[in-house]
Amino acid sequence: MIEITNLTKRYGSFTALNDLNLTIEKGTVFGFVGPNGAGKSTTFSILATLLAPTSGTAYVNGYDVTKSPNEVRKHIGYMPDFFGVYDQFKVHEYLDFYGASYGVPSKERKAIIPQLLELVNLTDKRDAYVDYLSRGMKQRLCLARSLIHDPEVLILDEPASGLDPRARVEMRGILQELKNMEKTILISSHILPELSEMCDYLGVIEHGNLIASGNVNHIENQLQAQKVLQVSVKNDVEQAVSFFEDDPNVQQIDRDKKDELLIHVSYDGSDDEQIELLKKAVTQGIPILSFTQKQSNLEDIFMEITKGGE
Ligand SMILES: Nc1ncnc2c1ncn2[C@@H]1O[C@H](COP(=O)(O)OP(=O)(O)OP(=O)(O)O)[C@@H](O)[C@H]1O
Repeated sequence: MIEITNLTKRYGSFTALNDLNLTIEKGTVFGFVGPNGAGKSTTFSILATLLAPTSGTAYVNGYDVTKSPNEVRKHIGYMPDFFGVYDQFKVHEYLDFYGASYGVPSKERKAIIPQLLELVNLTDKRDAYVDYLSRGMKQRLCLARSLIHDPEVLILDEPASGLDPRARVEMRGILQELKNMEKTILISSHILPELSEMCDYLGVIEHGNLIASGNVNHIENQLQAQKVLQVSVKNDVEQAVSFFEDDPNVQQIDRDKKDELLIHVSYDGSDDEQIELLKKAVTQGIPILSFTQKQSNLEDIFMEITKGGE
């Protein structure tokens, strides 16, 4: 379990992370999404005990990251966004080296390394030099490295960055397996759909501020100021337009570019008011064929609110 309270990081007068509050329950997959420079790596580095916060606290499995860093490190596996590799090593030697650094006994290392290679689909690269691996393979090796001491919590900073679509799918499959193993996973990305598919909860961060958090539906509601109703009519679109224009909750009406009998109604009313609006339209004889609330595109909303990034 991770408990973050009023966590702040400043560099001089610049605030990289501003008063972050977050609780992540055991076994949860939490996605941290935000544009470049939002503060994702800063948060992860603090949790990984590599960076001291300016103020606030963060606990991992009950251990304070600043007061008990050694305990925290035993419980977390950290995959940084940039990682050095030791190219003189073969793949299995590399994992063995990291296992030894974590104090995993030799016998246990011998048992766990083949399992990890299997998990990250690198069994056939066991004797390859790390330097000769592709980027996707290196990233999977780095993930295996973060698992060598069987941590309960995984902190993965953009594990899919720079991967081609196929390698991304593979990475997602591996993360799914880790989720099935009931690891608590924190994962960051600046690509929202990538995270929304696999995470139980999401946090959207921008300029060091958490601007929304919760499950995907909750985030949509938090971020979406206005809903759009799509109304198609059998005929007489003008009658429909003037009917909807008269409703005080209607902000704007856009005609569809391709379908002249379809209109997009930007609507501010509650669900109950929306039901009344439809009843009234039918009563007044508007020839409605369909009346649907446009499925919000989370990516569009995200792009809109995080315009500009750095
Ligand atoms: N040592 C430092 N000194 C000054 N500013 C820093 C330092 N480290 C990070 N920053 C700034 O803090 C902000 C947050 O950086 P951070 O690396 O956490 O962003 P991020 O969300 O991980 O971005 P990215 O997706 O690009 O990795 C950025 O504006 C960055 O320039």
